[in-house]
Amino acid sequence: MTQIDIISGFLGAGKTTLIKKLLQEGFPKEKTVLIENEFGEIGIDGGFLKEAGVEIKEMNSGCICCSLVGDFAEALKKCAEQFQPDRIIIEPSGVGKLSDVIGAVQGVQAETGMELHSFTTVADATKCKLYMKNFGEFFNNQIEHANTIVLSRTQKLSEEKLAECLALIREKNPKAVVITTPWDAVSGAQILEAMEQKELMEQLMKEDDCLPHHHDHDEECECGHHHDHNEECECGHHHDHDEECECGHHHDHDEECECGHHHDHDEECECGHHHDQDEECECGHHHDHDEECECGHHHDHDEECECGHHHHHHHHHGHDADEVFTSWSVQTAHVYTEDELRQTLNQIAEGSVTGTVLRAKGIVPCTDGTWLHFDLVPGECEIRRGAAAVAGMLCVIGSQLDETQLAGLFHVKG
Ligand SMILES: Nc1nc2c(ncn2[C@@H]2O[C@H](COP(=O)(O)OP(=O)(O)OP(=O)(O)O)[C@@H](O)[C@H]2O)c(=O)[nH]1
Repeated sequence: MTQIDIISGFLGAGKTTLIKKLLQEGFPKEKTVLIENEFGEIGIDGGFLKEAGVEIKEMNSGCICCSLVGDFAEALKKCAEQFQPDRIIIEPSGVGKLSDVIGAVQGVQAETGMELHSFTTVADATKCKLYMKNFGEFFNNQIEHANTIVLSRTQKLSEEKLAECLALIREKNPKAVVITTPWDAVSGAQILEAMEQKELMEQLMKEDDCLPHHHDHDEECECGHHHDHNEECECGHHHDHDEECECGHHHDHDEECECGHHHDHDEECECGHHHDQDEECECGHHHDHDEECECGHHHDHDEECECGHHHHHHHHHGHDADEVFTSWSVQTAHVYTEDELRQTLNQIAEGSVTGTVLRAKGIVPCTDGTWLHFDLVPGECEIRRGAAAVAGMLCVIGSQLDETQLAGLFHVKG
């Protein structure tokens, strides 16, 4: 039976890099098809993976869980018939909600005879806090619904900062297996094993660190330790009986639900989240206390949200990616010097353009006859020499972008 793995993650997290690693070191002998759903209209990653001999199906004219849902089922079926793969990897757009993608796959599982095998989220450890704060509706959803979370760029963080990031992740998802080792130090096979052996990993984590443990002030913890309410725990943390622990969990002296979330004493929704009766939930959704739509989500029936967007009743919770993010994708005939391109990217990476640039990537011709491939996330950019593309192309994704300014910076005419 073909198995389906979803590899999600925010813009520039490292999804494609992880997929490459898994293909080379995790399941090199399996027949794999990759379905990519990019937010920008131009598929730029495809080329790299085609070199690795993988069949790629790009679905870039919408979102697989919304406008492409019918096409998505069709694409899955076609893949199965045409290639009879062992595995289909789905790489949703960086601003896709993992819960929606899981829902879309589950919806077509029966008719395609495939099995949803794992749902992994790649998260940039250096930007967790920033993304949770500014783009939590999308970022948190990807964290909350993953069964494995692979942190990227952990080699750039101090032990303290990594612990801080882990705590933020644990607060959103206490159950997932979280991989914190820099990718150079682990093989794709090890990552795959973690993605597939959740129970074993959970067991190991219980033995090894205190993060997933609940510390009541008077009971034996399920980890087998006793945590008094006034002493330093042997894990090195102090666990007061009424505060948020620095591990990101709230350790109340009264209760913790077995789902791992903390629920205030008034209500619990069947979806497993806690919803105060009138607030925006920290999951980014707004949950009114009166109705629930048959899709299982709650939707206000016709109001303008405070954020200024109108949320239609028929639609799934919160915002669509295209209400929050914009993408500017162009083909260009401009031939760049490496210095010129670096200068443009540095200006963008340092935030000196209008709006927020979250991601830029492209393949453009260079004056020396080679081709330049570039990748940019906030604060970081990389230029490599690589294969020629059929045309120069570039894509910038962010919010409130000034396209005229971007066109000027990239020397794109018209
Ligand atoms: N140093 C370092 N760089 C990384 C790591 N993971 C990803 N990168 C770099 O980050 C950039 C983005 O990586 P991708 O794998 O393309 O990210 P993505 O999640 O597929 O990005 P989208 O195209 O936005 O969906 C590339 O330049 C990678 O080389 C990591 O763990 N360490």
